[in-house]
Amino acid sequence: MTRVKNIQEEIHYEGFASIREVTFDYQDTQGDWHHIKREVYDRGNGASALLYNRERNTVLLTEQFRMPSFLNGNPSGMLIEACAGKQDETDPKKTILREIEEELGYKLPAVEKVMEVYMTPGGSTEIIHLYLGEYSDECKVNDGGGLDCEQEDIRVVEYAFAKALSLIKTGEIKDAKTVILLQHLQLSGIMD
Ligand SMILES: Nc1nc2c(ncn2[C@@H]2O[C@H](COP(=O)(O)OP(=O)(O)O[C@H]3O[C@H](CO)[C@@H](O)[C@H](O)[C@@H]3O)[C@@H](O)[C@H]2O)c(=O)[nH]1
Ligand SMILES: [Mg+2]
Repeated sequence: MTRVKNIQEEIHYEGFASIREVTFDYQDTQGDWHHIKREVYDRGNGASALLYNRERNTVLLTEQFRMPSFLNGNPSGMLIEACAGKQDETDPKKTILREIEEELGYKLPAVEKVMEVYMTPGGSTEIIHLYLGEYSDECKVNDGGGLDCEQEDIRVVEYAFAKALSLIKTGEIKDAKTVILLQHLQLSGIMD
């Protein structure tokens, strides 16, 4: 039996993303009902992939300006991130293969799904689908960097895997999906 009823949504803003005010009745674990109001940020879902090369013991990441991080304590606004994109297709695997080509310049034959995560479940609807993919020079098709028409200014950066892990400790990598993927790759033993 559902513990949520009488859901009413009011769109407060609709643009690239939307903000809805959602009111609903919620039954708590004691069985009591409460009338609750929540603001929900919706920019769709996303997909992200960490590319690794076992021979060179490297990973391929991006560096780009992220305004929200600049507004909240990141002096340069630059973030080191795994390749990622907004899910425009229904299949998140299609999204990530396209983003890998646009942002990193590699056409991969396959990626492996590792998990999906809600990044900010208290405020945002977004699920990000996470993948690992193996890259090699043979898969390189362009220089990456993202789409000019979307004003993307993305630098492709290759790090020794150990160096990338050390950047989590120093705080130079602090994007959640990237931390999860790097630690997942370490735990998987693929790079051992
Ligand atoms: N017009 C407009 N464009 C925007 C806005 N916000 C972002 N964009 C543009 O929309 C494009 C989105 O690029 P993607 O590569 O598809 O997405 P992303 O920004 O990398 O997002 C990925 O990472 C995010 C952060 O971890 C994730 O939140 C997201 O789901 C996705 O995985 C970029 O060109 C960006 O400049 C906006 O408010 N207005
Ligand atoms: Mg992106």
